[in-house]
Amino acid sequence: MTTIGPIVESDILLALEGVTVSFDGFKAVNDLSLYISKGELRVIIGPNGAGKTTVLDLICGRTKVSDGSIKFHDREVTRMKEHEIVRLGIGRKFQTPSIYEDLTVFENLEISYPKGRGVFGALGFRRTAAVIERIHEIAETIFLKDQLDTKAEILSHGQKQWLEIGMLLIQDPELLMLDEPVAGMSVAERVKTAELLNRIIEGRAVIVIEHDMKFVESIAHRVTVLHQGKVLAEGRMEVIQEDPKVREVYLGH
Ligand SMILES: Nc1ncnc2c1ncn2[C@@H]1O[C@H](COP(=O)(O)OP(=O)(O)OP(=O)(O)O)[C@@H](O)[C@H]1O
Repeated sequence: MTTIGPIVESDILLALEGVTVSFDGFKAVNDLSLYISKGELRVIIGPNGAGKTTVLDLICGRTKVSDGSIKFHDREVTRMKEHEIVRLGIGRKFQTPSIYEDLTVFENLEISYPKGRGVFGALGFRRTAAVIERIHEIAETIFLKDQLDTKAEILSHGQKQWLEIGMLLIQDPELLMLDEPVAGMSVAERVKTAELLNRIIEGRAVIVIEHDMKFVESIAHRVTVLHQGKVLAEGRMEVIQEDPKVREVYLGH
């Protein structure tokens, strides 16, 4: 496992400070501060209802903060629309894969290729050699290079999850957020997903919400434990696992 030292301020890609969100007076996230560095794979764990998914919803602009600041590269994103946040370089994968079942793996990746950039935006989308090369590169990364012509509907559950990760990767996000990526996967698929995440971390940051502790051990650089909308503990997995507070509310059960 990779271990990282203290966070260096200049490396911070995403900074949440004093973030609170209230739903009818109930604070699902309560004065939360969280800093994610470039090249970091952060896992957020915690009991049901701790506020994990809500934190991702806040970062991607799906839910608006009641109070506090969220900065990506020093740009305040709390008032931006979801699509503007995507364009800044924040990609989000939800629990259920949202792929196009009736399209092939190739077509699913092609449809996700960013069209607003460079000459493509001005001239309309074309299947150029560069696009095809990029699709092949991504397909290899997500273990689907031999399935490029396969319709997505006949992929296994795990392969569908990888395809959706590929659809995000092709947009080259600087921050990728994944909500329970290995839920429902076989043991072999979980091992390959850990390999995939360790492979894609270069040049970006990844935030993963996960309940599978074996998987968390195999990927996490640093773990944040949420409880009642607050950070209960944060640090390396070995330390977190021994923390009595964490054992009491989560791991000990
Ligand atoms: N849109 C909403 N309106 C009202 N309450 C909400 C809303 N979204 C989340 N909540 C509440 O906020 C709390 C935190 O929910 P959240 O889904 O973020 O938890 P979680 O840690 O992701 O849990 P799980 O592990 O079960 O997915 C829960 O009590 C939930 O019911």
